[in-house]
Amino acid sequence: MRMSVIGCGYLGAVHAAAMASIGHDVVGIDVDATKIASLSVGDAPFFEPGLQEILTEGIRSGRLRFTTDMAAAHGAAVHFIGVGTPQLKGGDAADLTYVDAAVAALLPHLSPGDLVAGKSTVPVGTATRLAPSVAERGATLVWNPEFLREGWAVQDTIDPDRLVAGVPSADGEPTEEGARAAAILREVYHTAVAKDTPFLVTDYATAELVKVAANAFLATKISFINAMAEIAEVTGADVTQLADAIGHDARIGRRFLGAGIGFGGGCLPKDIRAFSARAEELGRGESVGFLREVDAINLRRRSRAVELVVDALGGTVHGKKITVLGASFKPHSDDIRDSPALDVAVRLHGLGGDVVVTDPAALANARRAHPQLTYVDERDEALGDADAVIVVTEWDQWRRELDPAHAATLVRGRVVIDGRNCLDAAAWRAAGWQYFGMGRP
Ligand SMILES: NC(=O)C1=CN([C@@H]2O[C@H](COP(=O)(O)OP(=O)(O)OC[C@H]3O[C@@H](n4cnc5c(N)ncnc54)[C@H](O)[C@@H]3O)[C@@H](O)[C@H]2O)C=CC1
Ligand SMILES: O=C(O)[C@H]1O[C@H](OP(=O)(O)OP(=O)(O)OC[C@H]2O[C@@H](n3ccc(=O)[nH]c3=O)[C@H](O)[C@@H]2O)[C@H](O)[C@@H](O)[C@@H]1O
Repeated sequence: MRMSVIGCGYLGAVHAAAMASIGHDVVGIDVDATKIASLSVGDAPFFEPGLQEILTEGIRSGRLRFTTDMAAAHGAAVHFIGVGTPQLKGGDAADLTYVDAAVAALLPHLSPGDLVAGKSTVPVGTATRLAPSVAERGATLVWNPEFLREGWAVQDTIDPDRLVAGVPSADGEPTEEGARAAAILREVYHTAVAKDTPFLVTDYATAELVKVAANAFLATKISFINAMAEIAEVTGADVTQLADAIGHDARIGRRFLGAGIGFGGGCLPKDIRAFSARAEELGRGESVGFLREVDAINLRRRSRAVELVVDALGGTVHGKKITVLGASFKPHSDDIRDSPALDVAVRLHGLGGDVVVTDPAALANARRAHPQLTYVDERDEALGDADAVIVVTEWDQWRRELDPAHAATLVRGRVVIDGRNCLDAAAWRAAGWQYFGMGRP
């Protein structure tokens, strides 16, 4: 099937290449000429395991191409909207200018019978607002939210846990137009449908809310365990063992109970704030009031990590060398959007620390965003003469591959703050380190 993907960032580039990899004929369209130039020659403009391979194969096969020209969308049967919905500057709501601009630019190139499939995360009510302009062109709007995780984006796109299609509906049932739209989406995702992946057809509002509810729940789960870490810190408990113990309850589950410096990235932080703002617009602010606490708990973890470093160094970091292990917001990504790792690094630098950052993938992005910090590519060089080391992104290069005895030969002070509770505390202590976890004794 011929399709266009409007917006080729972290979501759209993967979506375009993945759709080509399952046999569709795809044109990726973006206003960012630099990004398009890179994608067009098969160079992934960001770090995402597996993307390079499917990008290269898509272009080689002729099924995948990229352009800045929106007219190239003409003739596609399905048009995916994957543009950004960042937090509004100075507010909490989602900035929909990119979505509105992308839809407006696409309209002249739609043909009757086309599908426009929104994938961006939007406030509930957006699809209902956009549908009439799409319908005027004889096309149908659906909302098809995306649940991929960065670092796992290719597999999550090709083999998702579930597919959700918000289609034109009346009295809780798809209209004839809605049923037709759902059938087309089943064809789009034919490989997942063939594997009996749950395919939920619903109305616009439910589809939009499913997405924000999923992210709100994930963020809440993380802040819950971080709240337990705050209690553990004053009771001598071990929050990682607590997470193991409650995680054995199938109703709770161990995943996303990782206490540490908390969540960041281009989505969870903005999505809980946008959800709160939208709920307040709807007069239901109190229904999701707890999300303000989720946000507050999350941000307190970053401050706590900085405090741990300052305390471990006797009350000041002034003139002390601090090696920061990690810059991306999570491993297997070069994304530094609202990265807790970089937030902590910048704060330590602001307190007078001589901060050296290393990361396997995100240094170029970090250097552009925070030129005031020092960046070193090689891990052991970054560790040289450190007075303290803080782990802020749990890359395997230190989580699994850094031997504490070896690290001890490189540093000036054997002080490690484990901002992701990912190190073996006993092993590091046995190697002579002062080990400080976050909610661990
Ligand atoms: N990054 C992720 O893991 C996921 C993101 N999402 C959602 O997907 C949306 C996109 O997120 P990302 O890909 O991370 O953002 P991004 O910022 O990496 O990519 C957005 C792209 O849209 C392009 N763009 C903006 N206006 C445009 C226009 N009028 N026409 C064509 N292209 C335009 C930008 O140049 C940029 O390349 C957001 O709503 C996000 O919440 C949803 C699930 C996963
Ligand atoms: O809407 C989105 O963009 C996506 O947001 C998240 O995916 P992502 O942001 O890529 O990364 P996660 O794996 O969810 O991690 C988010 C943040 O939470 C942190 N985290 C995660 C797990 C945990 O136990 N503790 C914890 O602090 C990570 O370090 C990271 O900073 C959701 O997991 C995806 O389903 C969703 O599609």
